[in-house]
Amino acid sequence: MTPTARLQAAIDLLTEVLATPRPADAVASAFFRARRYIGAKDRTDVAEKVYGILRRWARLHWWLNRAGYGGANADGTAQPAVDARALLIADELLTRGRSASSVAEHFNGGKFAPLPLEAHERALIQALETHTLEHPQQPDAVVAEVPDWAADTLRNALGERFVPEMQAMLGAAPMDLRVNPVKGTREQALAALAKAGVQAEPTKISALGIRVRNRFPIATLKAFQDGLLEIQDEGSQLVAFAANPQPGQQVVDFCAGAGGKTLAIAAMMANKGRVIACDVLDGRLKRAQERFRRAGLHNIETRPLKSARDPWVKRHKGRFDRVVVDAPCSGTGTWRRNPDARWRQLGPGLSELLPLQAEILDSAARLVRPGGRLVYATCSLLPEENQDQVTSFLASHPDFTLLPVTEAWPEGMGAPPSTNGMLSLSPARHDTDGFFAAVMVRKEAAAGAPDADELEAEEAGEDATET
Ligand SMILES: C[S@@+](CC[C@H](N)C(=O)[O-])C[C@H]1O[C@@H](n2cnc3c(N)ncnc32)[C@H](O)[C@@H]1O
Repeated sequence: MTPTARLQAAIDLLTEVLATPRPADAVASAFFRARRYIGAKDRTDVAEKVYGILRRWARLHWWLNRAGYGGANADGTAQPAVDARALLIADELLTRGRSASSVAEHFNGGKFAPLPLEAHERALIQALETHTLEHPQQPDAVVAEVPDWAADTLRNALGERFVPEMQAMLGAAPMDLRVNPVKGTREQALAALAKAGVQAEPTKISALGIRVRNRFPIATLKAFQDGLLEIQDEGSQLVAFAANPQPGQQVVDFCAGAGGKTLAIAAMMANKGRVIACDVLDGRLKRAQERFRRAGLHNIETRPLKSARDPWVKRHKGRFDRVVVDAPCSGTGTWRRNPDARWRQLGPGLSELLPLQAEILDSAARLVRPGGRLVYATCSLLPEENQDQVTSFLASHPDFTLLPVTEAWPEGMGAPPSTNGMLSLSPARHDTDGFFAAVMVRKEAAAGAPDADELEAEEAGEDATET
């Protein structure tokens, strides 16, 4: 492809991303699947242009607004809309340091080339041609690429670390792998990777993690196909360590989704005992089963739930040694992987998520046996979804106490970074996705004392003996 054709392909892809209410990576996969004629190098270049724009979104919009895009003129008429062409023009000039004439010459209307420039686009090129992406007047949330809905809470929570933490979120996430101990050791996995030409090293916190340093299609490796390796961010791997399930135990992964945590938990149990993978999306659980098979794990059952309060929960209350709640959340910790998630909220917002998280935690807690552990985790950096949920859960559930994550951790598996007894990871401090986990223990019941459910049922006039 010529540079001009690549530019047009990037305009086409970005236009689709902006018009499609699906995550950018899903739109990009479908885009390239439908254009198999685009070779690997061209594909990388086109994707990098588009992902770069998603990572520089707030700063590019700041410049475009300043240059008279996306608002209203003094006489009330609408300014030109910010579209894929305007974003690419701005990015080529401000980030890639292209000259005005070299940008303009791509827009020549030729075969596979962008259509000729409109008058307002020529004015845009003129307005931006001597500038670079950063400007001293940009507010900190623009510099840090943080959307309004998350800026205040993150600024309050992070204080002086707000801008550096958020800037650490701007790079691409590394590729991490988790070794499946049912299939082999980390040393064996590293040897298999080295043999295949993959540059890899052990991760710093997860004793089962491997960080890949060069681009490589990991899914083509025999070690991956044989189930020795799974793709999983180091932060996400640590949830299983926090749960520290033992072989032979009864465990529930309440929000199992695609099964990432389930796999790690079941493997730590060495295929002994039982993990029940629950989710309200049956399709996700069905897809996860293929991963369970590849990993050689036979101790997993799936259980679709109608809602957090599915009657199955009540029927199985007090039966499990470990209950893991990897709650639906804002995903603010995964912005490195999904840069568009900041700007295009495709799932529920915080006002829906916060009560849902509390409800899921409250319901799932019923499954924990006295002496058993409840693990609450999110891939969020927002205290409302993390520490605040744990604090309010503990306040309303006096039969649970916080177990410091350092005490919950398996022996011989290193030490987790701990903040007030909880695991709280961020890209700037740990070079992982933003991740949170807290472990709570259900107190052993005093002999003869009614449990919380029995009291609740008594109040509601129900028969609390139903199982
Ligand atoms: C963060 S994702 C889980 C990711 C998964 N644990 C993994 O590691 O691949 C949250 C999951 O919670 C599920 N969920 C949403 N509402 C739920 C509810 N009321 N009860 C159980 N699961 C729920 C979603 O379908 C989603 O799969």
